[in-house]
Formats: sequence, C-alpha cells, structure tokens
Amino acid sequence: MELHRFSRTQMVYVTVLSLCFLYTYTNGQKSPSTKNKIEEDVQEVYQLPKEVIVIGAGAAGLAAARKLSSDKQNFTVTVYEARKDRYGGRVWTDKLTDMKARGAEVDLGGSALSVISKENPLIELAEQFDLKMASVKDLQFIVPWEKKAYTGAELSDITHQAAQILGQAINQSRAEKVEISMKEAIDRVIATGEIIDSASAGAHFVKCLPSYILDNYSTRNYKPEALDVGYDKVLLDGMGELLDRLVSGSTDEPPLHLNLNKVARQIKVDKEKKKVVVRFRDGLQVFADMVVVAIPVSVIASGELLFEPELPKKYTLAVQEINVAAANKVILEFEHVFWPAEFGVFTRAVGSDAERGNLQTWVNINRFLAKCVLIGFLFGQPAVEFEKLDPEEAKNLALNVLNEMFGEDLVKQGGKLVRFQQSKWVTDPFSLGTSSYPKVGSDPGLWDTFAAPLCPYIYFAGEHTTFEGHGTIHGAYNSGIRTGNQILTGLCETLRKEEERRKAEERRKKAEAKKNKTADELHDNKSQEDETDDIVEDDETMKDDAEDVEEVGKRDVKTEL
Ligand SMILES: Cc1cc2nc3c(=O)[nH]c(=O)nc-3n(C[C@H](O)[C@H](O)[C@H](O)COP(=O)(O)OP(=O)(O)OC[C@H]3O[C@@H](n4cnc5c(N)ncnc54)[C@H](O)[C@@H]3O)c2cc1C
Repeated sequence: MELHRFSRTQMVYVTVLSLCFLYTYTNGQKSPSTKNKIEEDVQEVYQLPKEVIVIGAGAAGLAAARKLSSDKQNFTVTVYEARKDRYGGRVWTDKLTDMKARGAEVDLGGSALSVISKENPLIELAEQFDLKMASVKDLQFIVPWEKKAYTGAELSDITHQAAQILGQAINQSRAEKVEISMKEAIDRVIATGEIIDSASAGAHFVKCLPSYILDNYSTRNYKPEALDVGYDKVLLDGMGELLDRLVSGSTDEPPLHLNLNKVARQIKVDKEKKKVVVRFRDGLQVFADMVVVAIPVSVIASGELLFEPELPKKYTLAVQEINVAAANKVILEFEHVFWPAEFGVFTRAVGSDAERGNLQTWVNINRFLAKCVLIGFLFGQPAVEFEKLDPEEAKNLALNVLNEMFGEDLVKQGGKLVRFQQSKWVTDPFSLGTSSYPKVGSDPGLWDTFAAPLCPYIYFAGEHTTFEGHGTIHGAYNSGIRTGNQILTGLCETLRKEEERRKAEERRKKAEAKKNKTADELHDNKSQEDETDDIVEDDETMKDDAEDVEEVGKRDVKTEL
C-alpha cells in the first residue's frame, strides 16, 4: 500500500531535472549565447533540492526524514518501508489485531522511555505532542518456592543487596585485565558470600536482569539504560503514537512521504551519474542523491540488502560483530483483574538457568488503563523458543507461569483469557532480533562505525549506529537526528574540502622540504654537471611524492565509495 505518492512539486522537479540533463547533453557544441543559456540551466540544476531516500521507517528512519524535511528548499525526502501494513519497526502499538485495544496495552515492541539517560529527547517530544505518560513502578518480587511475595521494606533490602552485587561485579571485573560476562561477574560475587547468601532472595533478584540472562553480556560495556533499569515511563496511547506524530507532522509541517510494502534489495552507487540507485523487491528502482539506511543491523547481516560496491571492511566487520539480543512480549487480557492491582510490575525468581528469561517479569497495564491486561517479557533463549510454540502451547505456558506466581485459585478468578497476543521479533524478517548489545570482547567502536557516512552517497541510522544509545528507542531517534544533521550541514562536502586542504598542505610541505634539501645540495655541489643531475633527480622525487600523497589519501579517515 502506498501512503504517499510523489508530490506534484517533486514530479515537477524530476521533470525539470531530466529536461535540464537532456538539454545539457544534446547542446554541448552550440554558439556562445546558447552556452550561456546552458550555464544558466546547469545552475538551475544545482539549485534543485537534493533527493534523499530513507530506507526503514523505524524511530531512526522517521527521525532522519523529519529532520531533513525541515529544509524543503534543499531536500526532498521519501521514506520506503518493507512492511505492508505499518511503520514503526521495533516500536509497534498493535491496534490492528484488536481494534478495541488502545495504547500501552498493545505495545509489542519498545514501549518504555528510559529516564536513566539524562537526555531522553522522546520525553520532551512526548510532552510537546501532549502525549500522556505514566510511570512503571511499584514492584512485587515473587519467590514461588517460598510462596512469598516481597514488597515494601523487605523488597528494599533485596534491591539494595542486588545493587551492591551488581556494583561490585562490574567494578571488580572492570579492574581486572580480562573482560568477563555479566553472568560470570555476578556469580563470582554471589559465590564469595560476602554480600549475600547465594540462596537468598537478593541473589535471585539480581539474576533476573536481562544482562545476566543474555548470552555473554559484557561487564566492561554494561549500559543499564539499554536493558536493565530505568525503563519507567510509558505513553498511555502507546509508543506508536509518538511515531505517528513524526509521520503526520503538525500544522507547520506536512506529512512525510512514506511508501509501505517496499523491501529494499540493493543499493548501488552510480558514480557516472553521481547518483545512488535503490532497487526494491517488487522491481521498483529509484535514483537519489543520497540514501539513509535505517534498517536493523541483523537484516543487513542476513544479506537481504546488497551494497554495490560492497561495504568497506570496517563496516562488514561491524555488521558481523554487533550482537543482537532476543526478546519477546506476550499480552494476556482477562475478564477480571486477579493479581494485586496496586503493583506496577511483578518479577518471579526461577530455580534454574534454563528458566531464566522465561516470563520472569510482567507489567500490570491495569495500573494505567482500565484494562485487565498483563504483559509478560521473555529474554534470551526462552524468547527464541517461545516463537516455535503454536498459539495454544504459548498460551498454556504463559498461564502456567501465572499459576506458579499467583496460585491457580487466584488465576481462576480472572475468568476467561479474552485476548492473547505475542510478538515474534526473532523470526520477523524485518527485525531478526530485538536490539544490539555488547558481548564480551565487542569494541564499542563497532557501533560508531556506522555513524560515519560512506561519502557522499550512503548514510546510516538506527540503534546499532550509536554505542551511546544502542538498544533503545531514544538512541534510534537520536541517530536519525544525527544523520539528518550530517546531510543538512553538508558533512561529506566539508570532509572533502578538509581532505583537499590536508593534501595540498602535505604537498606544499614536501615541496618545501625538497626545495630546502636541493638548496643545501646545490650549495655543497659547485659543479655544473652535478647541478644538472640534481634537477633530473628532483623531477623523479616529485613524482614519488605525488604517489605518496595519493597513498595517504587512500588510507584516509573517512571512507569513500
Ligand atoms: C520486545 C522489545 C522491547 C523493547 N523495549 C524497549 C524499551 O522498553 N525501551 C527502549 O528504549 N527500547 C526498547 N526496545 C528497543 C527499541 O525498540 C529499538 O532499539 C528501536 O525501536 C530501534 O529503532 P530503529 O529505527 O533503529 O530500528 P527499527 O525500529 O527496527 O526500524 C527499522 C525499519 O526498517 C524496516 N526494514 C527492514 N528491512 C527493510 C528493507 N529491506 N527495506 C525497507 N525497510 C526495511 C523495518 O521494517 C523497520 O520498520 C525494545 C525492542 C523490542 C523488540
């Protein structure tokens, strides 16, 4: 389904552009007056707005498009999204499956705004858009085998102990030369028994953290806001609402040009035409001046999107090395609330490593909306396995967990399960996982690789293009703004000029050094014959110098296609 076709203005520009090219090419040998006319036309071509294509309509792609569309005079932006029926990517307020459902109760993807991160622009944006927010707070920690739910002062003790374990684990491992995983570091601290007994609730609590559960999560690069804590503000109307506002614009801003059902297959740089060509699965081929690639790193890694020429080594290394987590959500709606409604979150302890990540945490949606809804979270291997179950098995698994947490009698009071929804982010071909995270040995520089464009045609955006904000919605959004700014401020052009200046300076310095050397030699060698020899040698060395400069250019800091 196409949401927006080319606008009339765009069509006019495309037509003018084609006509100007045609005119320029067919009139190369005309009279001086015609030449002037051609020059005017060429100038006109340069004044046309540059066409930018954004591939991927997640938070990053939409932020980039919205940023670029602020300069309508110089840029026209079109977004192409693979999915048939929605944009938003890993933010998905699924209002389609159940038309009666609203907002936060159907957030199957990223839904909470981290408040740990001091500058979360989305909180500000939500306020600006007048979107209502609520805090996810008041936890109950359930230890099923003790038949006990920890709250109040008891829970404070547990969370305090868990924070101590976490802090010590991170500090100790960072002080050591060898990098280890969060799991190993936490297990080590617990094993000493210094802070806590390994069988105590606090020890179990710290093992509920996704960074403990996810395979090999690095201590050195641990970022709590990407996973563990601080996810405590949700939008009542759902996170998708915020992205809807980016797409629809405001009274001053027109809607974005957005095409759904367009799966990009190839990005090809056409140096002759000075354009980049994007080919889509349905055969559509679009020429542009620049492309912003805002699709998940796991999709790039799958080879679904091909680059011609191939991505430079540094980028392919980042694509291969950045690790992507598995996480999923389930939404259960009952006829009645059977759980203690005064709590916002329930977390259960589990007895074995195999059970970790398996619906350990549930958010009580009834706290914000008058709905009898619980949302459960899966992390790591259980999130992968959950997608393999048929809906009946998945439902039973979720109900069994709730029975274990609250007791069968209480769960029965909830009446019928009136709605069951689940996400499948791992097998979804347009996400292939949840979000990036640093494994033991991952260099944070891998993420920032993508922050640099492949000048002058290809730019990147997405949570995987920023170590600072990886794995988060605000990180994705910020990356889009960063990329938009790179284009708006002509980063590639600035880099090109800087490079030219650097090369010129290098040439000048070499020539000066050579001149001084020659002057010294001339001073030493008085004979006419020797002088002639020197000049011949000088010519040759200048040639060598020029080759040297070219080599330096090839080893340049910015990457060019
Ligand atoms: C279950 C879950 C819970 C999460 N919880 C939180 C949370 O509470 N807080 C938080 O901050 N973050 C959370 N996250 C992470 C957050 O959602 C992501 O980091 C963020 O949304 C990523 O945005 P993005 O724009 O980088 O990528 P995406 O949102 O994935 O956008 C990429 C877009 O590209 C499209 N695409 C893919 N391939 C192609 C192609 N070939 N051609 C065209 N288009 C293509 C996709 O369909 C998608 O729309 C969660 C994620 C998940 C899955």
